[in-house]
Amino acid sequence: MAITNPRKLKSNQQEWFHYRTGELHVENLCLNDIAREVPTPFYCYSAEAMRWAYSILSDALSPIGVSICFAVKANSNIAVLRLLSECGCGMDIVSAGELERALTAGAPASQIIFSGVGKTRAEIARALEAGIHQINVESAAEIEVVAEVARSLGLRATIALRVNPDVDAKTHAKITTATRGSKFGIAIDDIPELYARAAARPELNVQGLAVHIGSQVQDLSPFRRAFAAMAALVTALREKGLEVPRLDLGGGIGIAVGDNPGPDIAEYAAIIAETVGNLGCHLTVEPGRWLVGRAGLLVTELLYLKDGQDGPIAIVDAGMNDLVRPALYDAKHPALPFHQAKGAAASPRYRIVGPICESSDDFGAYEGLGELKAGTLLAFDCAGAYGASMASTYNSRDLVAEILVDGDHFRTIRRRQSIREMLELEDAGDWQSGSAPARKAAG
Ligand SMILES: Cc1ncc(COP(=O)(O)O)c(C=O)c1O
Ligand SMILES: N[C@@H](CCCC[NH3+])C(=O)O
Repeated sequence: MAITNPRKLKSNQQEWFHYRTGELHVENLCLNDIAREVPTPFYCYSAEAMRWAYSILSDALSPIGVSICFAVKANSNIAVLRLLSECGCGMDIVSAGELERALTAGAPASQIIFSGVGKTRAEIARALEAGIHQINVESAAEIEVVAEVARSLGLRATIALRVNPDVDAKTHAKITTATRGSKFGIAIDDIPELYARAAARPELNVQGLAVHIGSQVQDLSPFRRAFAAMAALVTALREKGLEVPRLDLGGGIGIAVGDNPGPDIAEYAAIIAETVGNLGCHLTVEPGRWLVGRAGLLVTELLYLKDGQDGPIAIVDAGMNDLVRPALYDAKHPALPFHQAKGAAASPRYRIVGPICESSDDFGAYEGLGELKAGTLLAFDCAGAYGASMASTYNSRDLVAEILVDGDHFRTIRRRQSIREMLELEDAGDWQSGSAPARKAAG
């Protein structure tokens, strides 16, 4: 069976986000009831959708011995991290801040991988002291720094080298990470020499290789090419007498959005088994979007309608500071009306835009939403990944609340610092004396 849509219950095919008597529901709750309690805009997540996505991936990958580490950057909310950690999921972090979040959420340090191209000495030290599973190192210079920091702490750093295999993930250029010239990873041809050098250092425990080709990958063939290249590299390293016990295959598996059916998880698992399944390596993947992307909505209210050159423009209260993906990657997040309207298909084509003073604050053109008017509530779909975690306070707007629905209940899982609170902090800094060199006395 093709498994493409992490939003159906196994038993009764009910969707997590669905219409009941014409009204949009999240699990067992009507979104209208939530919106009466929580001011818009807000993110709304389904706990069951996240648990379900984890179970689908884990059911497909654990029989072939693959561990899962959630890419925290996709959704760093502590409640979300705790939920996934309770499912047995490890964490893939890219900063000391994400490390603190993962540990606070209860993730064991032994299940944490540290990725990222620009780790600071302080971040590396914190990760080593916490005793995390592995640091994925991305350059020759970083190998040196990790070794120095480990020596200074009297510790041995467990590392993997991140490989750039020069494979095009066939996704948006801005989320492609493994083509030649990318800032990520170490060119595959440079790996054998660097691996041997690193393995000879007493401060380093070199455990293997990592790769991550890009994000929202729909066509699975780039994964096959990248993983096959990794298998050949593992074999070549072993032929030189080097040990390669671990292989981290990165994240990137895409989700279904709109009419696009999304990749098939069973096929993804088969590609892993066929390419790297027989190497005897401990395998890990680092999905972010697949675990949470379809589990979240961004709820917004229509503020104003105005006539545009190509039809009506609907101005909503959510903007690119809340959900930057349309502005950054031309991403289209389907819009779900709170009320299913009769004859909606014949309704006008609206361009939906946010309130931010940027022309790129534009969610795109939408059809079939019914007649919109001021006060209409809508939800942007597939906003659980890289939504709240990429939000900013641009235009001095508060960061919006995040709500988690679990069955019949919901709770606010992040009501973030308001602009008023930030103002108090910003205003509190004292002047310090500088250390400018003293001027020579004249004469
Ligand atoms: C190193 C690494 N691992 C994992 C991920 C997660 O990617 P995705 O959310 O597409 O699964 C990313 C982000 O692209 C990444 O840079
Ligand atoms: N932020 C991107 C994904 C890139 C993830 C980090 N490498 C998105 O929203 O699609």
